[in-house]
Amino acid sequence: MHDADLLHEREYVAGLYARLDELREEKREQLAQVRRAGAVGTMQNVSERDAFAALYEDRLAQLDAVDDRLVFGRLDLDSGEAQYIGRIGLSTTDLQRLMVDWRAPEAGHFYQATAFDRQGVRRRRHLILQGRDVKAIEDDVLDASMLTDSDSLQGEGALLAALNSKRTGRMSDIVGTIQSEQDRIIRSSISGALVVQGGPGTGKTAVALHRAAYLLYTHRDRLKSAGVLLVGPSSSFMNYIERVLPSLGETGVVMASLGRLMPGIHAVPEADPDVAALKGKLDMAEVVANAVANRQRTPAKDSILEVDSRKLTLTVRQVRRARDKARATGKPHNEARVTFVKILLRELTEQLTEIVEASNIGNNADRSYLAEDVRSARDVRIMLNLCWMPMTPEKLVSELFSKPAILEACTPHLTPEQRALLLRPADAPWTEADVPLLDEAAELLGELDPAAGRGLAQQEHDRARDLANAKQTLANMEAMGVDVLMTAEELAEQNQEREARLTAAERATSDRSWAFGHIVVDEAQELSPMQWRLLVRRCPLKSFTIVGDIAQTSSSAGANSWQSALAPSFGDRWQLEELTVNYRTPSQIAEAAVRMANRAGLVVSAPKAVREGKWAPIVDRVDPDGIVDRLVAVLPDELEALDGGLLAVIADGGLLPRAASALRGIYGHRVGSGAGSYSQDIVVISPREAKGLEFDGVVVLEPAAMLNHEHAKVGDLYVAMTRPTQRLRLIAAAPLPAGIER
Ligand SMILES: Nc1ncnc2c1ncn2[C@@H]1O[C@H](COP(=O)(O)OP(=O)(O)OP(=O)(O)O)[C@@H](O)[C@H]1O
Repeated sequence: MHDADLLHEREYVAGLYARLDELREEKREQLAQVRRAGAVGTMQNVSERDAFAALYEDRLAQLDAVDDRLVFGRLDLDSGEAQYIGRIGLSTTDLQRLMVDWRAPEAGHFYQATAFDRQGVRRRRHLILQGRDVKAIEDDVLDASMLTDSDSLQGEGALLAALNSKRTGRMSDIVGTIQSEQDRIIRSSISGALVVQGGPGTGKTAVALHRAAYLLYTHRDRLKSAGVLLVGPSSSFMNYIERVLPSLGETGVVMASLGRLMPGIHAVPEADPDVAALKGKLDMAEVVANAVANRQRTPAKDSILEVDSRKLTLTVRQVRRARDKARATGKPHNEARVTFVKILLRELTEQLTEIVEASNIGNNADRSYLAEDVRSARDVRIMLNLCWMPMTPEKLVSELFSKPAILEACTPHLTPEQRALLLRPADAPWTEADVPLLDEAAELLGELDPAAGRGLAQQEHDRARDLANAKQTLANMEAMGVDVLMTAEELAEQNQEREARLTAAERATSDRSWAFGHIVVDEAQELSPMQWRLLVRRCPLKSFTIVGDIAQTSSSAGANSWQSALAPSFGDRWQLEELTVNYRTPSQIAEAAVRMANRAGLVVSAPKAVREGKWAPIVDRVDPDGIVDRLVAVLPDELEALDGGLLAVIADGGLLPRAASALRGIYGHRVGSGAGSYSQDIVVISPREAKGLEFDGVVVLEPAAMLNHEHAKVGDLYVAMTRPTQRLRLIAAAPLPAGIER
């Protein structure tokens, strides 16, 4: 490395940080100004200032979030220009560009240019930062004429340095080292459904997150108001990835695990795989529809209803006709009920009017008074509810699974054994497999109070109002002498964006009918057909990024092929891209996992590992009751080899709690579950929980058990074996599954 070059880069990078600090200071000052102005003023101004302050706070948070590795690349172009690539765009006060946002089209060359296809790039330089200082530079010289004798690659490449670094229990971004096959996917078109298939460790999650950031940057107009939803398999996975988008300068993505897709419901995993499989099937949509129809009943015989001590008759025929008319409106159950009730109330009022007029010959009865009598009569209310009960999704689904008679009536296609699987107490907690059924029910039931339904027109109206408010805010702030340094349009635009972003996030948790502009689904192979149905409802444009690995499916309701998983929702309108390089697992370990999977009959895509790794998988054979003892015995060695890295013990069934309690007895609070954290460097988890996560070292307990139990999927052991970035150890009492050892 040339000292002069390094010195130059240090100076330049120091200048970038100085500019970042300046911008921060500017925002801080604006915020202080707004707050000072807040000491006086009317109520309306106070709320305007709050909105303003929140806007500056957001900007500040964004500028803070990009501090770490602010800049990571430089391109030297044929034009002689040098272009720095970083997390955000930066310019001087007189608008000279200092750094290009990695998502800008011209930054694409940083990831795509090769010696064969230079794209106008003579040299690509990686800047490796430590804190705010440039620790090293690494050049790819693409134009041979730039090579000099002293040019050579020094030190570890930026990519290998990133891959060899210790895991922290939280995923970090890869923006400085995105590889060209990944970049192509990140930058591909927003329209339609894009499926990204790739073996373990190929960067699918990383690509999905960077794509979300890229789409928000590139299609801000389209996405700012609708928002982007990112769906992952579990809350521990969501914790694992939660820091990546903010570090890319994006906070506008709504993240939800599969159990959190229905507002107000916090679902637990479905414990029984057979139940999950049954509830995930598409014919459950029919079952929910049956359950709704089941609440639109016709009485067996005509009924006598007492209204004001007069007797009215409600005939079966009347109920049936009103029901048919209400159904013909095509509205959801609760909204169509309005029609049903209106028809019958009118007919009953007519009947009552006739009776009253017959007994008061010559006098016209007061109709409005009679209508109220009918409406409020107890008999009438009970009867109307019996025939067409207003329903919440929770009540409908809860009764469907807790009342044997309803379940039987709604599931003519199921066997008694299958029904027995579905039956559960009314107070059982909601499970992830229930969520799509609740959503289906909500769709068919509609708003309980139809007036509360806010249509698209209302949303548009609200947005226009917010925009006008933002403009007014600006005018008022300026009138108060606050120096806002923005045009009215810019401010209005940004306030609206912030509003919209908050709205999208808030709506996602409070309004089921919110339509997102794009949805990114990770570990998508786990989704059941019913879960797909729900997600497509959340994005009617069907603009999706779907990432996963069919070979890693472990859910009994999950997919065996993308074709079969996607056909019901997308037909053949989806495009497949593949990732082919494994960045996580060293080849010695990855190859053992692939051999095992192949010998067990699982077809896996076997990506090429970029590193060989220091250690081959280690196998310990023990007596049947010696597994946990051996784990305890070898753990100090493992921890020492990992030198402060993160270790996962992956086990299934009864071994899991035994291992956890043995290790807690020795290591106390260092032992955690889920993704792990800075304070917990040992985690004990099941293969399902390990999905999508990674650790420096992994110890798998009794690998054969992950293949042999009733609901085992080869994918489980395959997932477990492909989690480590450095070391894999297997402790086995039963014979080792074929292929692990050569
Ligand atoms: N271009 C890259 N530069 C640096 N690190 C990378 C790159 N691509 C992937 N990685 C790293 O490789 C590891 C695996 O990535 P990721 O978790 O996205 O893979 P995945 O395909 O989702 O894996 P799995 O299917 O096993 O969950 C992560 O640590 C990620 O940061």
